[in-house]
Amino acid sequence: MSRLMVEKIWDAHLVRRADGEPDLLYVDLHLVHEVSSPQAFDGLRAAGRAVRRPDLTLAMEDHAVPTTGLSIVDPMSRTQVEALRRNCAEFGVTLYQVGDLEQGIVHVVAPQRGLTQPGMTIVCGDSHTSTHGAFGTLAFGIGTSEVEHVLATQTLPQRMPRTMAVRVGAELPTGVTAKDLILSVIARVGVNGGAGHIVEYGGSAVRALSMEARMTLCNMSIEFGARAGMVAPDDTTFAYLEGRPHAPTGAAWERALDRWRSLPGDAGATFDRVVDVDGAAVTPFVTWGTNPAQAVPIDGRVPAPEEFTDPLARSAARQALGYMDLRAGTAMRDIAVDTVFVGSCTNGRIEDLRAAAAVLRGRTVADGVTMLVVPGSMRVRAQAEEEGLDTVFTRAGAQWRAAGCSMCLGMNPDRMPPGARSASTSNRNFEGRQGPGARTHLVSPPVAAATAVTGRLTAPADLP
Ligand SMILES: CC(C)[C@H](C(=O)O)[C@@H](O)C(=O)O
Ligand code: SF4
Repeated sequence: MSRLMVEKIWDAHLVRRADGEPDLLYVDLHLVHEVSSPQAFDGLRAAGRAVRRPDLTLAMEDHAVPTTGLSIVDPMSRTQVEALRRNCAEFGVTLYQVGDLEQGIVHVVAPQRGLTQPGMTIVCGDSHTSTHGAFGTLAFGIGTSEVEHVLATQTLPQRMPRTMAVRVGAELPTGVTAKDLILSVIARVGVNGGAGHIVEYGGSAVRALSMEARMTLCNMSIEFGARAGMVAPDDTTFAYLEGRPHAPTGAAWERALDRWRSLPGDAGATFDRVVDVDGAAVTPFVTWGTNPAQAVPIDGRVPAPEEFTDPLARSAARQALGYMDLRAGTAMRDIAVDTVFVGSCTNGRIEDLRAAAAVLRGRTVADGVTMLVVPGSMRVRAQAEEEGLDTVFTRAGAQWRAAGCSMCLGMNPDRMPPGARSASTSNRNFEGRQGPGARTHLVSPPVAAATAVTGRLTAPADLP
């Protein structure tokens, strides 16, 4: 029978199947961070259990850590990070701590180290685990009680979601990024457009994307409700992986390649739903509202609530305009920001920093604008410094920080004050996401950099 890629991976990880019950799947890699793990370890301790496979478990400090130094002042953050340190020591789990060269956002570190490989199952108590799907990996976020289950058994009960294909034909125009593509897809299908589905991205425009861009795409699958996002592995995937610290070598590499080449879905295997996108028609996209689907091309204007026929969308738009303090009909390019954030597991990889630096080189950040550039991992930071990108940023007047989730969410000192407005390369523009009362416009790294230069939402092509 012809199978989709996700079905092949699912079948290969099946531990137990029984009528009327979810399947029990084996987990190849379990990533852990300070926010969603404390109760899971507590549960384990209370039950007198060990971590079943500490060698397949990797922990990271990312959400709560400061990006300006080692000491954690906020008591809540400190408690979370100290609990993780104690738990990892007690249960024998490797932990990358703030200050280590290996530390960073889990979804940036694992791919970069070659830990994320095609055909694997990866879980983490974090919704953006979908990022790893870029490698042809079945990767999804789980809740804290599931974290405990995986710690104890290295397995997870799961029901097979429905399947959805997002096929992007042609190629993205020059200067248009995977971030623009995914924002345009979410705007089209809506925040629940992928609910209950595992999405596979394909088509010529996706095949042409780098691994980093594919990660950006898969990262935001969760923002339209999908359980996971995937891209079939190909030569781009293999070239990215080859030589990374955890990638197989020698004969094992050849065997892995054979296995990985058999992963893409069979001809004749069908998806429950297919969305076709014309890659050539995608333009830089920016959000105006408080969910990622409330987005328009940067050439567009803030819509009026009356433009939405669906009553729920209309009231959501009205509420969003209020929170965002925007007037319908305002050109997106006329929206002034005071903060620019380049970073996060969506856009904190080396290519993202290069793209932002390319726009900023020889230019300066506008007066009154604070720009933070936060590498997704300490290795990304080191590489950027080797390439001199840090100098481009600091000369332009931006702040060059250490790795972490930072301003992607208000769980650490990188918080915006109430009423402040950002252009942000992160993935969520929810009310209060970057600090209580703070307003977020989601953008790509090049748009973030161009916006920093003018102080208004700007595409690089607009700059003189
Ligand atoms: C804190 C964590 C559980 C959360 C998530 O699940 O995604 C965070 O990473 C986020 O991006 O909102
Ligand atoms: S960078 Fe943002 S989206 Fe990614 S894991 Fe951290 S908080 Fe979540």
